[in-house]
Amino acid sequence: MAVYTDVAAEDLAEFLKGYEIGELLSYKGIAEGVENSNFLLHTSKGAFILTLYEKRVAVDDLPYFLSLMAHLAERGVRCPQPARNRKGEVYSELAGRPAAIINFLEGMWPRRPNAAHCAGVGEALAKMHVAGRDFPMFRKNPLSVEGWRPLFDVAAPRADSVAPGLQDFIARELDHLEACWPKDLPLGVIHADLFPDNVFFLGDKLSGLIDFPFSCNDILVYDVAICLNAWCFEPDHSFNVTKARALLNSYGRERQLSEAEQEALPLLARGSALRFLLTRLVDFLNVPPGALVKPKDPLEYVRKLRFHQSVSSVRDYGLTQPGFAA
Ligand SMILES: Nc1ncnc2c1ncn2[C@@H]1O[C@H](COP(=O)(O)OP(=O)(O)OP(=O)(O)O)[C@@H](O)[C@H]1O
Ligand SMILES: N[C@@H](CCO)C(=O)O
Repeated sequence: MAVYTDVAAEDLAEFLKGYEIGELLSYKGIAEGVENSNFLLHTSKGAFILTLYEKRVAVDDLPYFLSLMAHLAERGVRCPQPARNRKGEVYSELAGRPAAIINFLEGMWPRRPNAAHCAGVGEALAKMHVAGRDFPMFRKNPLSVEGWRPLFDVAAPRADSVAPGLQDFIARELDHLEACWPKDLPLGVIHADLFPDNVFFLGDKLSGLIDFPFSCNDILVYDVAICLNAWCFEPDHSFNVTKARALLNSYGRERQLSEAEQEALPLLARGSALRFLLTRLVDFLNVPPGALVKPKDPLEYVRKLRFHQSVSSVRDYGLTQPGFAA
C-alpha cells in the first residue's frame, strides 16, 4: 500500500485548522498508488485527498503542478483543485513531508479499459493539451531522453539479474533514441503519467484526471505515446489496434496531429516504453527491506518496446490517413 509516511490524528487536525475545509471527522490511508502517501479525509465540509509527497517529487516542483491543476480546472478539464490554506498556500508541511489537499473526485479507474475508455482518454488528453497552451509556468521533463542514461547507469550492473541480455537490450535502444530523438515537434504542457489508474470514469464517461506530479513541458505527442503504451495493450501483452484507433481518433478530433507528429509516434512510443522500463527497473532493483508496495513489472515494458520496434508506420497504430485523424 502507498502510505510511506503516517500522520497522527492530532497533527492532522491541527494542520486542518490552517484551512477552511471544515473539521476533521475521519481519515484513512489509501492503498493504491506507488509514488506518494495519500489519505482520504472526511471533514464537516466534504471529502478531500491529502497527499504527502515522497522521494520523486521535489518541493520546488509543487507550485508547477498544483497551479496547473487549478489552471486546467478553470478551463473545463476535469481534475482536482488544490485547496489553499489561510495563508494562501497550496502546500505546506505535515509529518516532515510537503503536503497538499485536493478535492475528492467521484469515479473509479477502469480495471479493464475498453475502446470507449480509450476514446475518453484521447479526448481528455487533447483537451488538456489545448487548455495548457496559456499556462505560464515551465518545468523541464526530468524523465525525457536526457534523463534516461542516468537511470540506466544505476540499473545496468544488475539488469541481467532481472532478465538475461537486458543490459545490452537497453544500451542499444538508448543509443538509438539518443541519436534520433525528435527536436522540432510541438511542445506544451503534458501529464506524462496518464495511466488507467490516473483516469476516473463513471460508467464509460470520463469523470476526471488525477496525479499530476510528473506533469511538465515536453513534446505534446509524447504524451499520446505514453497513453498508447498504458492503455492499448492487453493483459497477454498483445497490442489492441481498435483501442489505439479509438484513442488517436478522439485525440485528433480535439487537437489535430500534424503529419510530423504522426510519423514520430513509433519512435516516441519506443522512448515512452524505455522511460517506464527504466524507472520500473530501478525501483525493482531497489525495493527497501520490508516494503509493502509491490514494484511494477519492468519486463512488461520490454515487451511493449519490442512491439514498437517492429512497427513500420503509424498505420500499425490504426491511423489510416497520415496527416489526418478520422
Ligand atoms: N482527487 C482524488 N479524488 C479521489 N480519489 C483520489 C484522488 N486523488 C487520489 N485519489 C485516490 O488515491 C489513489 C492514489 O493516488 P495517486 O494515483 O495520485 O497515487 P500516487 O502514489 O501519488 O501516484 P502513482 O499513481 O503515480 O503511483 C488513487 O488511485 C485514488 O484511489
Ligand atoms: N505509472 C507508472 C508508475 C507511477 O509513475 C508505471 O506504471 O510505471
